Amino acid sequence: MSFLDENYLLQNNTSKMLYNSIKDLPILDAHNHGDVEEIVEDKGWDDIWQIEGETDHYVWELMRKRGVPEEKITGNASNKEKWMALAEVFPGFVGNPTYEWIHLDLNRRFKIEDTISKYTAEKIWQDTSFLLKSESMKPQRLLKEMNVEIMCTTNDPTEDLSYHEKAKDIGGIKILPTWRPDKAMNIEKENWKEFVEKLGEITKENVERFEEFLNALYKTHKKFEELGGVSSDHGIFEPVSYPVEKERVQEVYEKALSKKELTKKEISDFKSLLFYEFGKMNAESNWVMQLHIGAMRDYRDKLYNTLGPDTGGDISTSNVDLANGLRYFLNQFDEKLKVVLYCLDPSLFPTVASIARAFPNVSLGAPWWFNDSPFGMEMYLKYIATVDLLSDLAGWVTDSRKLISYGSRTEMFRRELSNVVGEMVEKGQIPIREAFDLVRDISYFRPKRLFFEKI
Ligand SMILES: O=C[C@H](O)[C@@H](O)[C@@H](O)[C@H](O)C(=O)O
Repeated sequence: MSFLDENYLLQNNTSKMLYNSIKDLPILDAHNHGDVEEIVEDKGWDDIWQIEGETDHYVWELMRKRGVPEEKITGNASNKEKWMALAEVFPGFVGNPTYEWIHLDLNRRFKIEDTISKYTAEKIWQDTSFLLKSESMKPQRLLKEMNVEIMCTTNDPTEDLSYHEKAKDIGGIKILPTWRPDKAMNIEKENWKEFVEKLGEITKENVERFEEFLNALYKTHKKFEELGGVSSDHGIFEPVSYPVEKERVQEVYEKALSKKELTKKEISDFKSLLFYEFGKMNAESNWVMQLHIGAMRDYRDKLYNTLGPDTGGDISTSNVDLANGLRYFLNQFDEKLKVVLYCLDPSLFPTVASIARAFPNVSLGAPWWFNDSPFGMEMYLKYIATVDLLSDLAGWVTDSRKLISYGSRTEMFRRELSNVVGEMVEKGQIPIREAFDLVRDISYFRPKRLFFEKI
C-alpha cells in the first residue's frame, strides 16, 4: 500500500467493495463553518496558504507545536512565508489527520502527488497558484466537483444572512444556516450584553425584559427557518437542565444587564431555562438540535487574550457531568425532539452511546474534532455499534473551516467507515448485504431522513 492510494485505510477486500459503493454519494454536511460570501462571490483564491492555512486553527496549533513563530501563522508575514514555514515543518505532522487531509486536498483536487516538505514547498506553491487561476478551482465549481448536495453553516442568530439568501440561486447545491445561539446562552461571558443589545436592534424587541429577549430569539429562529434552516447548533461545555421559573430568570437577566456579578446558581438557572426554551423552539419547527458537548474552550490564555476564540488552545476533558446535566432536558423532550449528541472526550463515549440507546429520539453525531481521525473514528464507530445502533448515526459532518477540505474529510470518514464495517463482515459479524445497506445509509440516506426530509 502506498501513501493515500486507492486502498488508503481499507484493510480488506470487503472494505474496498463497501467504499466503492459509497465513495461517489453526494455529500450532506449538517455542520460546518463555511464562508457563504466566499461561495456566492465565487472569486476563488490566489494561493495555497489561503485555502489550507488561513482559516484553519488545526494547522495553526500544529505549526506552533513545531516552533513556527506566530508571525508566520496568524501574524503579518506574507502568505508565501507562511506556506514555506508550514511546508518546512509539515513532515512533523505525520500521524495527525491534518497531514492526511491536506495531502488528500493536493492529490484529489490539484492532482499533485508531491509530499509536502521544504524541498517541494516552492514547486507546490507555484503549481497550486497556477492551478487556482482556472475556473474549475473556484468555490462553486469545487463544491460541485466534490458532489456537495447540502451544506449547513453554523451561524449566530444576529448574523446577517443575506449571502444565504443569495446562495439560493446557486444551482445544484443548498446552503442552509444553522441557528447557533451560544452567545445568548453564555450570560457569564464579557460580550453577552453586547449580544443582547444587537439582538434587540435587529429584531426591534425591547430586550430590557427577559420575555422580549426570548421573543427576539424566537424571531431569529423563524428567520433561519425561512432560509431553509433545519437544525440548531449548541456548543455547551457541560449541559445543565432542571425546572426553573421564568420569574426567577427575569431577576437574573436584569441583574446581568446591569453588569452585576452573577452567582453560579444564577448562571445555571438562566442556562437551564434557555436550554429548555431552545428545545421548545426546535420541537415546534421539527428541527434537529445538535449538542456539541465537552469542549473546554480558550484553555490557553495567551492565545485567547491575543487572538480571541477559535484560534487553537481548546481542549477536551473527561470532567463533564453530561448524564446528570442532560437528564431533565431529555425527559422533557422524550420522543418530541430530534437530538444529536456530539461529545469531545472519548471517556464520554459510553455515556452518550447509552443515552442514545435509551432515547429513540436521540442519535449520535459524527466523530467530533479530536475524534475526527482514522483512529478516533474507528474507536467511536465500534463503540456505537456495540452500545447504540451504528445505523442510527446522524451521518457525517465536515465541521470544516475551509471549503477545499470538504471532499477530503468526507473521503477519510467514508473510508474508515468502510474499513470498520468491512472488518466486521470478515469477522462474520455482519452479512454482506446488510453491510452495503449500512454504509450507504450512514453516508447519505440516514442524514437525508433525519435533517433534510423536508428538502
Ligand atoms: O473541528 C473543530 C471545530 O471547528 C471547532 O473549532 C468548533 O468550532 C466546533 O466544531 C464547534 O462548532 O463548536
